[in-house]
Amino acid sequence: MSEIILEGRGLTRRYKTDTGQTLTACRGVDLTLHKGKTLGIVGESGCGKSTLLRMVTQLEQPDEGRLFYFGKDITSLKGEELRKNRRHIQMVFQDSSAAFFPRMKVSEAVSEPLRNFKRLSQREVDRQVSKLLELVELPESFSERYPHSMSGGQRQRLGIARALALNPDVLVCDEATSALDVSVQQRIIQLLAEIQRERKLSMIFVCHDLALVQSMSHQIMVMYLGGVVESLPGNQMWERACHPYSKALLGSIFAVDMDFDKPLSRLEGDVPSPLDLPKGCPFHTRCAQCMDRCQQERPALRTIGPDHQVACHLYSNEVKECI
Ligand SMILES: Nc1ncnc2c1ncn2[C@@H]1O[C@H](COP(=O)(O)OP(=O)(O)OP(=O)(O)O)[C@@H](O)[C@H]1O
Repeated sequence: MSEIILEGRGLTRRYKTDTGQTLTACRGVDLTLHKGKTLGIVGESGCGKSTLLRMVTQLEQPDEGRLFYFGKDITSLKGEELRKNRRHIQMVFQDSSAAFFPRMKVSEAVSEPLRNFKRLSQREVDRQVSKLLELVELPESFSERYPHSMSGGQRQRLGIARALALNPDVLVCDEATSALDVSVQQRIIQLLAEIQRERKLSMIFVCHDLALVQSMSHQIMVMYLGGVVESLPGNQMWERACHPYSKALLGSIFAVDMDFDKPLSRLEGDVPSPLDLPKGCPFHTRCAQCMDRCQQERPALRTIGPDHQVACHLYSNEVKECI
């Protein structure tokens, strides 16, 4: 496996609610991102994906846990050091229209990070803007346009160009293609994959669409109620995912017409409130394979195969083949 770029250990984030309660949005999350690889993160709404990304991009500091960039602890960076480090980890957001000032032309939107971080002549800025637009396959003539006069897909390309302006090592995509229709989505995904290969870029890709995440991720983390319940190589998701929640997510995609040898459970009921977590395994209230132990004891994340961890009592006692 390639070099490790980014590592999170035990990342935990709590919020105080309006009623004075404490909500744990992310609990003890470990993550490892390798050079040139994509880490996909999936899970239902509210499971803590965006909170995790805010910690990874250093928009928020974890309450517990550490974040390492090329092995250096960057958890508590402040001021100028923090600002400088942020350029290495850039983000593409879901809502590209909200990411740009309406009065900023395309050329200004793309060049803003360059002007903030580098002392370049106007000629060099113009040259880099042209290269970035070309990279995301936007015509150079667009540089004089305003983002609001572009389509959603074009704006998302602009968001990618801007995020790549400082040549980051890590690109974090938070539902970056979710608002686009399927054909545009496919093209943006292809573009990201091409840029990744060309630049040896590492990516964290968060998306509700498990099929899409699976198609582009080298490793997938499945989150439930703030914690990781399973992590495994993307190309093994269909065959080897074994947490009942991961199987239920897969089942919800293929329930209609797919014929699987392996039984997939259906996802019933609502996610419990993160303010009132059930005792034991957080998933036990919805799990068709729930045992007594699951109601008492929270399962730890255990390694059950190469690059494969699962937090489930079905796999707690001994290394057990996926069923
Ligand atoms: N600033 C905040 N203050 C209080 N609670 C918060 C805050 N940010 C997030 N939360 C809560 O933390 C939990 C995780 O939220 P988060 O946005 O990380 O989930 P998510 O998986 O990204 O959801 P979605 O897919 O809907 O964006 C939720 O219960 C949310 O209400």
